[in-house]
Amino acid sequence: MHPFPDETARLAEILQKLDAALQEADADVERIDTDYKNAKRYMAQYRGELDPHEMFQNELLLKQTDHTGTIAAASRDRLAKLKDSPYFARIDFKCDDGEEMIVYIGRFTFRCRGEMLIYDWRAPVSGMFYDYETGPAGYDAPAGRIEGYLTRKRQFKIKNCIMEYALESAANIQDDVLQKELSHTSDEKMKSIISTIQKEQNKIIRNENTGTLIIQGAAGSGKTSIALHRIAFLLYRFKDRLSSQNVTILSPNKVFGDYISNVIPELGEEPIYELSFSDIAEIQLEGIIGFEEESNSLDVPDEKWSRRVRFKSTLEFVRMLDAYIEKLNDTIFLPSDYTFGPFKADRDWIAKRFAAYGNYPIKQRLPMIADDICRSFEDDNIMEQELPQPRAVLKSLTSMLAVRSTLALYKNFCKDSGIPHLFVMPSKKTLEWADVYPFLYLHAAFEGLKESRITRHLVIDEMQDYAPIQYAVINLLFPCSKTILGDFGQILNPNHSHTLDDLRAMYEKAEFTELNTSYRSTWEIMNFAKSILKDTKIRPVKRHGKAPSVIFCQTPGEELLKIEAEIRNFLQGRDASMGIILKTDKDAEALFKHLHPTYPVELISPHSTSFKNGISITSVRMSKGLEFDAVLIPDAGKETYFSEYDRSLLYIACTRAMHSLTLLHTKEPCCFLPK
Ligand SMILES: Nc1ncnc2c1ncn2[C@@H]1O[C@H](COP(=O)(O)OP(=O)(O)OP(=O)(O)O)[C@@H](O)[C@H]1O
Repeated sequence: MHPFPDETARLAEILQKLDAALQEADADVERIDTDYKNAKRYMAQYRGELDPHEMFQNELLLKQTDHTGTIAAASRDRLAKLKDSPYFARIDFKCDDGEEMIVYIGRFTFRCRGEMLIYDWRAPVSGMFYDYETGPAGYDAPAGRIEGYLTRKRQFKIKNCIMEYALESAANIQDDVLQKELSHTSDEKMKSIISTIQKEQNKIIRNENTGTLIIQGAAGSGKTSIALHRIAFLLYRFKDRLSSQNVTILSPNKVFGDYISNVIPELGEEPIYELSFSDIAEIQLEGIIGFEEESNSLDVPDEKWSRRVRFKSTLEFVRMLDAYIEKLNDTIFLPSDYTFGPFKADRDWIAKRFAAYGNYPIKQRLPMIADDICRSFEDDNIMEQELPQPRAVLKSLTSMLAVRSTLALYKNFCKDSGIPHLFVMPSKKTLEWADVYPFLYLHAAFEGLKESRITRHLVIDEMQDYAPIQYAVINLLFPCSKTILGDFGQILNPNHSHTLDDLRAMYEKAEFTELNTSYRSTWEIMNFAKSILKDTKIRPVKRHGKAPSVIFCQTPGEELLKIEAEIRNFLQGRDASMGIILKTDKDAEALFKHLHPTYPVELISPHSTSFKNGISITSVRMSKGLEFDAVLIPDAGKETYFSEYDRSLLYIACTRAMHSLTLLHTKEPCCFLPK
């Protein structure tokens, strides 16, 4: 029992009001549904008899009813969600002008008969809960800054309409609640953190900057959570100009996409469209050229291939392409005089027109010049003679191009830049992954990309995994504000040599923040993982648990027995998820084949599309962004993790663990591990 009987009474009262509101909302939805069905039936019945005007009126009415129905259903769903857990905090605020407010904060606003009973966590006044302890406080209301004093702060956990706890703001209550939240076993999907958002996180979530924001955050610092909460905040703050359809998330793979897919709907917003870099390439290159998917660099031990990837992953490479594109204006189009009977457009004039359309991709300029030529011939055509068709003019202009296709252009670029050996096609009409984005960049300059202006905010997660050239293309495709987040301590690709500074150089005007407190793992796990990295600013959150164990096995056979023992342990215990993380996708698949179907294990491979609780066997690459109650890392010896990149891989693997971490090795232990 908690010490605040007044809060129990208040909860009962709110639940009652929510119940009534929910009933009303249910009735509304039902009524609108009946109206809709009736209108539809009426139209079907009298289709032939209604005059067009009446038909049109009815169709409009139907559309409106449908729209009202959608809004009513959304509002009912929100009320149903609120009923389960109406609010998580209360703040009492005394404004400097003497007015006193008691503010209950929950997932959504709840107003009843004109009275504000629950404030949305995103409302300006709610911000004080995250930003201030009791004492002087203030917030930015629509009408201007309001200063005052927070006299009380309470936190609640209400689940299934029952108050599990209530705490009053003596020192550190926020810490207690955070500890409680973090110590739970994992959920199948990422969940919202509105009741425990930390001050430094809140600053990012509520950042209204309309430009680009770059967040470098340690493993488990809540970057992904924050990015998703920021989307929900922006949708609330700018609801008149931004809707879910206007936001896109670029995420590394479908499993991760599935894992994070619940957060936004949980916060009451429509799901957000998710894309991967590969999806974008597929859309852009359809009918032009094929490409090989990105392969795990660790599975392709070919030094020449690595060299190609490495070269194309630098910022200098983008600069080379930029310089080449800059020169294209003078080199790609070699005009000659165009004549048709007595009519003539001379080469200098054509060249000037070509330059005048300099803002357009090269090939798009040609039809414009063809039109210009035809128009000028028409003006001169006093004798009304036969004139050429624009299509014929275009054909002649096209023949003045030094190259005809982006592929030829790309080959030319490689030749001109002295790197023809760095372009290899794995098969006919197929690009290597490392060539896909450079190709698209040139394609943008030569033919133009398929653009859509619908996205007004783009979120890029795992920023460290993408090469500068990928950003260069993204900037062309999405010229909107961006939230870019990731961790340069978690670099996956040994052939990517770009740095955080390179990324920041590409977004000179972007705001930059760092998050160093890590919330996911226990203090023991995070300290262990931290010592794998050379220098890091990570601060583990003080939540204690078992120390990680590093276990030596005499033989691979013994290691396998140990893995099976760990699996049985997990199956008997109370944890919800266990990740068995191997270095490569191939290793993961081999272990999966060995254990399946004797044990209930799932393989997360690059082809997987969803994430489930239970036991997952996967590679470091595929485990990115995910988390498990328990993590087991087999083959954690010196022979597996030895290079500087392996250091980062091992760090990624260890930081997937929330509560327990075990590493196995058969030969010498890996030298990055703490002694
Ligand atoms: N303020 C918070 N309150 C409660 N839980 C939090 C908070 N911040 C982060 N977490 C939890 O910490 C875990 C890690 O969060 P998240 O996955 O967003 O971190 P990340 O920085 O993207 O991690 P990584 O880079 O390692 O994938 C999640 O379980 C998240 O719910």
